[in-house]
Amino acid sequence: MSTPQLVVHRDKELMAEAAAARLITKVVDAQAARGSASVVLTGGRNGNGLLAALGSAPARDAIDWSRLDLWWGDERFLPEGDPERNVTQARAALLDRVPLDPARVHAMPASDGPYGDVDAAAEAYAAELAAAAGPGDHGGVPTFDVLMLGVGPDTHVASLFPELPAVRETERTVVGVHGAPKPPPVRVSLTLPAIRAAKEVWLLAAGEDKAKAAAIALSGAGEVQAPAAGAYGRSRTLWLLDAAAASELPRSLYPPASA
Ligand SMILES: O=C1O[C@H](COP(=O)(O)O)[C@@H](O)[C@H](O)[C@H]1O
Repeated sequence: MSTPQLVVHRDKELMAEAAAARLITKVVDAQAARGSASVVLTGGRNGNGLLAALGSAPARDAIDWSRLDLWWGDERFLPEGDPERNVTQARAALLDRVPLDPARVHAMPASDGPYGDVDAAAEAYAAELAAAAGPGDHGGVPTFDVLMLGVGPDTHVASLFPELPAVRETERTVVGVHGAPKPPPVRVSLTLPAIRAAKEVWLLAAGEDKAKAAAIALSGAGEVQAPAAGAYGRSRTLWLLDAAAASELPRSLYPPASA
């Protein structure tokens, strides 16, 4: 487990631009070292903001887009192309405008796909992850260089909501989620064990409505009550916040440079 590090930016636009710049560096370094990079995308406003900023970043084409594997932390279980699907939003924000290898874009299954229900869809995604994992990888998933998570106002990350069974999962890497309090109620999500297999986990929180969630998750809450508290990476856990989302953090947590 890595101790969370915090970076607080002036506002959500700057946070998205800085996170995009940080992601470019990570991906370029991983591609230089291993030939490819693997990134897990998040849905939500902050995740899509980061993708849009990445699209406008001057250095965006330092990334070799054809050698980038993209996975998702969660998905709303809706028909292909539904505007509420995380992959649809990611395509609109950036993915349709960069030369990705379609075989490396690992979208989670849609509700009108080949799987009968969300649990079968989750199993299929777990199998896809397991097939991509090599002998040196951890926990039945490939090595994710960076796994990003938008933090919900209720402290949810991916589709792991407080107190629901999915956040208690200790064996499976992907689960079907039923009864999510945020629509739509049926979703597919990576579990905490899969998230914790990532090298780096970045939690994105911008906006006043994230302030309580950040304060709770970073103040020692349990992961069942505050799923964001259970999201950490093997070598790094980074909270990327804007000033509004950081406004309720205990002073002791506030990064020295921002104090
Ligand atoms: O529903 C979801 O919400 C969270 C957070 O979204 P936000 O709009 O409040 O930032 C997101 O992380 C998750 O991927 C998504 O499915």
